Amino acid sequence: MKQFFSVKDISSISQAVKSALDYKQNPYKDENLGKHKTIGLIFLNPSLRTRMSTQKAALNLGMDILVMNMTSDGWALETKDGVAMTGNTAEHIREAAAVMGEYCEVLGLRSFPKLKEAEEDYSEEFFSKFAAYCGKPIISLESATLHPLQSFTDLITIIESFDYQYNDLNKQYFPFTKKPKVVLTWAPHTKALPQAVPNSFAEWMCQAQAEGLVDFVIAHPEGYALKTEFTIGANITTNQEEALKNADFVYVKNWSSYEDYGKITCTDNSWMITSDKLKGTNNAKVMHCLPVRRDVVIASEVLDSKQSIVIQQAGNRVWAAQAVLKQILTKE
Ligand SMILES: NCCC[C@H](NC(=O)CCC(=O)O)C(=O)O
Ligand SMILES: NC(=O)OP(=O)(O)O
Repeated sequence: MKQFFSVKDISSISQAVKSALDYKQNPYKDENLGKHKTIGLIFLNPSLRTRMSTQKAALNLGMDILVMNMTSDGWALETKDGVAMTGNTAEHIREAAAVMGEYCEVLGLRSFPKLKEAEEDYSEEFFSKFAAYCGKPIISLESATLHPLQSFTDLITIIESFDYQYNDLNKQYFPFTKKPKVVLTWAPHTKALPQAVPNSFAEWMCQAQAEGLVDFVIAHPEGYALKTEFTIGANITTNQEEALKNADFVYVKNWSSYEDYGKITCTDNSWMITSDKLKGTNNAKVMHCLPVRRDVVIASEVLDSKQSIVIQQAGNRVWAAQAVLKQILTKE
């Protein structure tokens, strides 16, 4: 693997999950795989989980790690070509990325969207240019439109929390008794947030559904449809109560509108996930990528209940990152 940007970069989601869960059982089984190899983690935005779990994964593989927080510690980067740099940007992405490529065998990059122009964010200009100019394998640590390490983790968490078996012959997981119903539901928030997490979760769940692993439903208010390329095959509704009926997993996330790009067009707080709302579910497990605003997105009573698996989910970030790094280091 040379790039981990989307589910399309994984040849088998089942085998990737198996590899991650093997690391969870035995974190140090490849402790020398990354010896004398350096990963550079480049952040243009804040991070707790992605930063720490990817460092932990790299440490488990014996790698060296450099972390760079560009906005506080680096030079402001220019991305446009053919302009005289007379403004606030001190360094061009061409030089900056190429230099980081000199220091590292693998790079990870976090670059959130600006949420001003859909076309600009969805072109993924920053990620693509960085990938091209650094000349090294690159892992998305959440780009403008996708968060693949998160969604890979989410699939791992669903598979380990439900009745799945792994068939060694065809190297595929399969649901032993029935497929779980997985519901992605929009929830309220005070800020306009990216669509990266829901786009990515939808992309991975649509792939899982196509492989017979889950039934996938998305619930959101009018005006919050995700870009259709990420939701092919999903059952989409604006009726949250209907969607939650018999759900086995409820994945909660706010996102800003794609249609009215980057705007908050719904402030209906009744979309918050409460214990009452979970009554119609199949004692569903509740998931969120974190950070989560308590009693805005999800009620505290839910986050503090046994139904919440958000901490287990965040813990699994290590094994997702380790499985991805393995594929990069072994050039699988
Ligand atoms: N990396 C996980 C999610 C990051 C981001 N959340 C946030 O920015 C929350 C900010 C706040 O609550 O102020 C998002 O939704 O895409
Ligand atoms: N879920 C997630 O990516 O968390 P951080 O933004 O803290 O890395």
